[in-house]
Amino acid sequence: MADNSRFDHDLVLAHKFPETTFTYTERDAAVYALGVGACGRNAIDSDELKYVYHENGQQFVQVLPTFAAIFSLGSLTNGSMDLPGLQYDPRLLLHGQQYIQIYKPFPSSASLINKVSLAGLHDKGKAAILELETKSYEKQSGELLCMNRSTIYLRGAGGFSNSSHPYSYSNYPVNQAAAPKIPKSQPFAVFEDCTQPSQALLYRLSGDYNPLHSDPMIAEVAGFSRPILHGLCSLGFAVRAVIKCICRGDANIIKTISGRFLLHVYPGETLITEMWLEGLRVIYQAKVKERNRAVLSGFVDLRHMTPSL
Ligand SMILES: CCCCCCCCCCCCC/C=C/C(=O)SCCNC(=O)CCNC(=O)[C@H](O)C(C)(C)COP(=O)(O)OP(=O)(O)OC[C@H]1O[C@@H](n2cnc3c(N)ncnc32)[C@H](O)[C@@H]1OP(=O)(O)O
Repeated sequence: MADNSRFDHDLVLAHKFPETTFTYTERDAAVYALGVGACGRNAIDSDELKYVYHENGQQFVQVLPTFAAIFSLGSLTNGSMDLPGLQYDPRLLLHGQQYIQIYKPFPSSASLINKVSLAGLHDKGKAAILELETKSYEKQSGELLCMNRSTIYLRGAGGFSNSSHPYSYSNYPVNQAAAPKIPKSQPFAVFEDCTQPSQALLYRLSGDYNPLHSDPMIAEVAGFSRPILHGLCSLGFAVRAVIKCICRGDANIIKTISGRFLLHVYPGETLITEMWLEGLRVIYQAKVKERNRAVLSGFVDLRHMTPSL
């Protein structure tokens, strides 16, 4: 548990995050797409090649909707993992959940302004949960492109509540965080995809250089037998499965993405994504085939259904 004398929830809540700028190019979008497995099984798959290559030039490559999560990464830490009032061991940090709202398709390159705020802070006893919200605006037009809410699970940092009620603060509607109930029925679609042993080494080039994903010694301190995959990389695999099987390749119909990381994934493991349709909501669950364990679950909300479904 955290040293209560150094964990001050009022101080954490009062923190004002500085505005940051994030610029990406077509190359960043393509490296990201490869990092989440696009074209990993088939280099000429027309549903996926468009995220990596375009015959008329790189400025025409499309951008995967989960790339949104990359916009906020640098702005959350802004070069430092410290937050006044927050006491935790960064080696025990895990990504708990990601919630993304997309307002318009992303250009192949852009300069963005990120505005970060604290959306939640919870004492779970054995852990503290921190929720950070980032709104990303296109610098040139001032238009809001997307919103990310990242839930960070800080193992060993709980137990900071001053009263008998565990401390819990959040500033957004409950239904946005709720984990979906996985239906008992047969899934509408199932998609199997192998991550590569080098997957995390490739994915980290998109901006998450946490050594938990590359350094065997750090992974061991964190309680894993070897480096684990970034949660957002697994999310990228699962949402690619939804784009392929439900959106019929048209990622622009995705409005909202939500995912909860249930268990770590080791690079090289096979992900099986099961999908169920409930109106315009796709409920999904990803399992690791080798261990037959659910590792990720969530939902994807669509703007409209694909005509062929
Ligand atoms: C300037 C700011 C600095 C500080 C902030 C830094 C920001 C850093 C930004 C960068 C973030 C990205 C870093 C990326 C890291 C990774 O990618 S790590 C890899 C991906 N993640 C994982 O592999 C985690 C997989 N999940 C698990 O291992 C487990 O689910 C868990 C998270 C360890 C929790 O398991 P357990 O301890 O057994 O929890 P429970 O006992 O079941 O539940 C306790 C309560 O916690 C709630 N909860 C459980 N899991 C989650 C979750 N994934 N997300 C959110 N909340 C969770 C659960 O509901 C319980 O609450 P109550 O129901 O209220 O009791």
